[in-house]
Amino acid sequence: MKIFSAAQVREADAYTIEHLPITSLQLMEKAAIQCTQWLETRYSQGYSFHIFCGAGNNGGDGLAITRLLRQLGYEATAYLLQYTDQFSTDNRANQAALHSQETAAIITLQPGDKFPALPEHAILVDAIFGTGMSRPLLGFLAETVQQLNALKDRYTIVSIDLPSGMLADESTKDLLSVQAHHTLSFEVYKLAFLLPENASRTGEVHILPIGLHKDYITQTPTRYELADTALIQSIYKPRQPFSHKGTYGHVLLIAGSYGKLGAAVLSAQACLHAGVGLLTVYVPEAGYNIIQLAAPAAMCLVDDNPQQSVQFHEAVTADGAGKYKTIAIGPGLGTSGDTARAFKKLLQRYRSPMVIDADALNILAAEKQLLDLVPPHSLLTPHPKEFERLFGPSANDVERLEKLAAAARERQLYILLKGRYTAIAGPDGAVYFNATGNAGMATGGSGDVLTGILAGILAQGYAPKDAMVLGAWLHGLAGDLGAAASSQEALLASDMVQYIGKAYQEIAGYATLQHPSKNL
Ligand SMILES: NC(=O)C1=CN([C@@H]2O[C@H](COP(=O)(O)OP(=O)(O)OC[C@H]3O[C@@H](n4cnc5c(N)ncnc54)[C@H](OP(=O)(O)O)[C@@H]3O)[C@@H](O)[C@H]2O)[C@@H](O)CC1
Ligand SMILES: Nc1ncnc2c1ncn2[C@@H]1O[C@H](COP(=O)(O)OP(=O)(O)O)[C@@H](O)[C@H]1O
Ligand SMILES: [K+]
Repeated sequence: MKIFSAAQVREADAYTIEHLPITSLQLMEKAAIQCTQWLETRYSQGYSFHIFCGAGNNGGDGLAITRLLRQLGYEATAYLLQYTDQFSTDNRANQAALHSQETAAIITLQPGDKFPALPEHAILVDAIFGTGMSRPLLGFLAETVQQLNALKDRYTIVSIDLPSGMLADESTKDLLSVQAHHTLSFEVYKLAFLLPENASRTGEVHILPIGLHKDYITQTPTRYELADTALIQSIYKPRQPFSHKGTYGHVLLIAGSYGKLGAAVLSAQACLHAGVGLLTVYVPEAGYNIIQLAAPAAMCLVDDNPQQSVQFHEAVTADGAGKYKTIAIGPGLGTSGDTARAFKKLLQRYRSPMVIDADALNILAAEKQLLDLVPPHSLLTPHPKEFERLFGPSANDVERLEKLAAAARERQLYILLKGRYTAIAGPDGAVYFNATGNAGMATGGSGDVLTGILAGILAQGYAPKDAMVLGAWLHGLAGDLGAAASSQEALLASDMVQYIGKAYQEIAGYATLQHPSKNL
């Protein structure tokens, strides 16, 4: 699913109005009907709705919603904020429609007016600004938003299209905005909804269809995309009947140190369940029995050092050629000087893309010139802290995304920045967000599972970007299935491994979802 900027959303509206037999006012009515239906299924007649409206088309939505709720028998009042007398045409039309229904339904709020008294079962609807938001909220508008936010522990706040004050595709981190419990937005995700810094402002986001023109949506290129089942289905390649273990690649996983061998176990198990042909795990001596018992399907190479691996570069022939299709390095590895030196030698020998995570990233961050040795098209999987250590701090989440895209482009790397909506950038500068996963995955070892999955998928012959998009989706889906079977709180990284199989089953089913005829 493409993520449109505010300007593109406006173009999509305009294109739809131009190419379909629908007026701008009718499109607004469709948006209002969708919102009203959402509110109606959620709140019984005992609730009253208090709808705060701006002077633009977002306010127009609010006025139309007020009228439609009243038609359904709800108590609903529109508060029209008098910060300007420049109303949009469709806003005026909806004021008139509401007036003709019942005059008392609109109350104007002037600067200095007392904030309206609210009954016990009230729902506050924020229709002040949407995608037209162009500057920080000041004066009367800022006061009104502050008053709404002060009520958020007593009343549910539902924002229309965007929490007012929030910009669709720029950071609003340091600006005032409504803090909604729910945001009802139209047709497409906005970048703002995917940023961690906005989590407490958007609440739950619900995307409602309003019938924007399909041609505009399919033909317009975007910088950002949110992965969906159609994208995953287009990437996923089912196993071939005449294949053999050589078909699916051999991974060398370099992971684990004394006290952190669990990381190696989780990565190894995940790599095997992800479908790799062959797996060799390289561990310090202390890990030999552990790996052989925990992952009997894997082979094991052992370092002479009992506690941390310091000679793993020797597992690869001096010219870097050899049997390993993919190398994954980092989970639980440790960052001692000898380990860092071995990593440098490995980077000098092995020039095919590798998966680099955790302590291997920390070694790169401590010795930044090593970044120049990373084979082009390698996959780096930092969490936000590791990303900051590698590429420097960012003032806000949008700046961090720009840094992510720039680093991937300049260094010809694939970088996966972990989070609720994991962001994936490649050398072409496009950014994909992952949609699966849940807060139960915020637990030690989840990242180690992801590393194993990515290596396992990459070794099977997927292109690096496809491996990242599919791997992140599979990982999050395994976490979702694991959490559904028990709970987010109880979810362990080892549960994610156990649910990789079920997650693949679900992904294989997307083909019938996208092409119903395949059911025949
Ligand atoms: N057919 C369609 O197009 C559909 C549109 N739809 C709905 O329309 C919404 C977009 O509507 P919109 O473009 O009118 O913008 P909106 O967010 O209402 O505000 C713009 C006004 O506010 C002003 N302004 C901005 N910031 C300000 C500030 N800080 N303080 C004070 N003023 C400020 C700004 O002034 P200006 O920047 O021009 O000076 C302008 O006058 C969209 O989110 C969706 O809800 C749906 O119905 C679907 C169909
Ligand atoms: N709230 C969340 N929602 C969705 N996914 C999450 C959430 N928290 C963590 N994850 C996922 O879990 C993994 C955590 O990785 P990481 O921070 O490296 O953990 P560790 O180092 O403990 O293994 C990432 O893939 C991340 O996207
Ligand atoms: K709004």
